[in-house]
Amino acid sequence: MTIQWFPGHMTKAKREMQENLKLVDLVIELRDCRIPLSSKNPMLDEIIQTKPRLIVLSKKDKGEAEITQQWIEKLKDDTTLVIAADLLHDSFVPKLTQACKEVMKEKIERMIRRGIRPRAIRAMVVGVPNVGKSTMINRLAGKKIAQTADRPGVTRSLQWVKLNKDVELLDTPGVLWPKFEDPTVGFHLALTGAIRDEILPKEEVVVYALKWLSDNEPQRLKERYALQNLAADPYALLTQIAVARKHLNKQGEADLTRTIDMVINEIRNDKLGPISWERPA
Ligand SMILES: Nc1nc2c(ncn2[C@@H]2O[C@H](COP(=O)(O)OP(=O)(O)OP(=O)(O)O)[C@@H](O)[C@H]2O)c(=O)[nH]1
Repeated sequence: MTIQWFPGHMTKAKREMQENLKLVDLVIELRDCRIPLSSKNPMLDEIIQTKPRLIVLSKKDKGEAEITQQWIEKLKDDTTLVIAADLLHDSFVPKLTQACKEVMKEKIERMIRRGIRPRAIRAMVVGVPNVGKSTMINRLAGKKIAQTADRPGVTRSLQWVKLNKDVELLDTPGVLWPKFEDPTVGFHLALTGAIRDEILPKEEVVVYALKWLSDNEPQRLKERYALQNLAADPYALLTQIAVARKHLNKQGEADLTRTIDMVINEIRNDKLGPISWERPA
């Protein structure tokens, strides 16, 4: 499997992000709640270093509530707070404001002790493509403003989205590519629609998904495709699904290409229910 990671592109994105980081007190890192490990950029820690961080697990509506809650507990530490949100529907200004203040609590108290009146907390949103950065900024701004930062040659003056007197967000999110030398990371990104279909063979993605579902959520597969038993071999299982859905060619043989497309679309559109592909150990 050959996957490009565009090192040149990353260097530029990293440099721009480092410039913007100087302007903010806090980083809001978005990760997909279904794949909080695979949707983490491995360079981010190095880039933001000790800057306080709030992790927002996005697409809460598409993940399993219990697992997301477990991730919230698992990922938080002394300097990092974690919250989850359905960025399309939740009205999360109060929750986000509260979380930002909580992360910055010590610094704010220190300023007050020194007699400095704290100004609004300035934050920037960062995350891998498709994780919900623009959606979040646009919802918080109440209008469409966020553009992705990865377009070459687009230089804009920076603007701040004022949430309230306590928090302001930089209107330009920081985009960092996921790194997927580990094939599982690539499969997770593909199953959640985070990378284009051309990047990984759909067949490999579906084989991975069927094996994972057979091991972890067999009942969902049985119910969705009206199967009594699940074949152990993923291709035999695909054939079972093809037959159940009457995906047959003129010779009456299973049309696996059609079935592969159907399964991947059904997974992405939550037809098998919300699925958290990564679960805390
Ligand atoms: N169901 C659901 N969909 C979401 C949520 N947040 C974002 N989306 C959808 O995810 C897709 C990607 O969202 P964007 O806001 O464009 O993501 P981005 O991180 O700005 O992506 P890039 O511009 O590629 O960097 C869009 O179709 C959104 O509608 C969420 O919380 N729940």
